[in-house]
Amino acid sequence: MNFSRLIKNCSIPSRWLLANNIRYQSSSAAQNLIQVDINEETGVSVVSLNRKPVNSLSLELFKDFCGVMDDLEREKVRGMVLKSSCDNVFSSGLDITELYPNPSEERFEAFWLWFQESWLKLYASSFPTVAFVNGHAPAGGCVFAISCEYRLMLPYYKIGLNEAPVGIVATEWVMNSLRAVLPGKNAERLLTSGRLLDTQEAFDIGLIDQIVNNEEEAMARSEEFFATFDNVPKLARALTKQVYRKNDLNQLIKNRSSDAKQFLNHILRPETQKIIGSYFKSLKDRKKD
Ligand SMILES: CCCCC/C=C\C/C=C\CC/C=C/CC(=O)SCCNC(=O)CCNC(=O)[C@H](O)C(C)(C)COP(=O)(O)OP(=O)(O)OC[C@H]1O[C@@H](n2cnc3c(N)ncnc32)[C@H](O)[C@@H]1OP(=O)(O)O
Repeated sequence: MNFSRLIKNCSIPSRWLLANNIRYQSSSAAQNLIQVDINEETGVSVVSLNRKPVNSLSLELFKDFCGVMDDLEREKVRGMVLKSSCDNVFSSGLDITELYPNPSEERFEAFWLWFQESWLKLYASSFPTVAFVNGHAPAGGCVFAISCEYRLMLPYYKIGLNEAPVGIVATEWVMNSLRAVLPGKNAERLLTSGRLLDTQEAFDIGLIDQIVNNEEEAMARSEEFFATFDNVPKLARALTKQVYRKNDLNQLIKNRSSDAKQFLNHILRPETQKIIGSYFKSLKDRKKD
């Protein structure tokens, strides 16, 4: 992967992104884990997460997402709307089968590095980004949403970072992305309680920007958001965003391999495996009730 393309013409040196020297290789073209639809008239790209049934985030999905982000940077799209093509779920977060039972070190490290990479590409994208949260967005699903610049959400779904209740501490770059969206005390409360908020609650505290009732409305609101930048030179907009987000980006860029190692150690601890295992079992059992 050519990381220097990631932050084009930007003041964040691309050498920082080369730290792990990982390469993009489309892993799953046949599975079509990400669908991309570019509207030639408006220049807006609609990117749909498409890993049925609940868009759990796997290594292959992260790799494909990074490839798509590279393509959109190359195409110089006017804006991106990120949504789901699964019914009722935006994304159910990290694929728990990547974490349990006892993943191999090699697979987990690759998984985590591509998760980081996806976040870096989304958080630092030169084009404006909207998350259309058209379903539940717990944990890693919420991370995707808060990494975009603007959030629209359908009613009656849940969003939040529910790591703490299952004994897990969200990593610092995730906390930083939340802090960038919510005023400090609300961000801390959301993280420490691990509560999933319904759409109205999420709107009331500012986690999402607008509630929309259907996809048509979401596309119209996205268009309005993108139009606010029509008279701003693209490069100035991109650099302003990237410099504004630079501290958050640097926190991860400087610590990528230690962040991966730290989470590998955490995930492989027998206590953590036990917690994740019983959480996963409870998810499966819920269906039987
Ligand atoms: C828990 C360990 C976390 C370890 C994290 C480590 C570090 C944290 C650091 C950084 C922060 C960012 C990372 C966050 C961590 C995560 O994202 S972990 C994943 C957390 N996700 C959840 O808690 C959501 C779990 N899912 C649900 O609540 C529901 O599935 C849903 C999304 C609300 C949808 O409900 P619905 O009724 O429509 O569907 P089902 O529940 O029947 O699910 C269908 C099918 O899919 C399986 N499944 C659901 N979610 C996941 C998942 N995340 N990974 C793998 N598989 C999943 C579910 O078990 C069903 O399977 P089936 O019974 O075999 O059909």
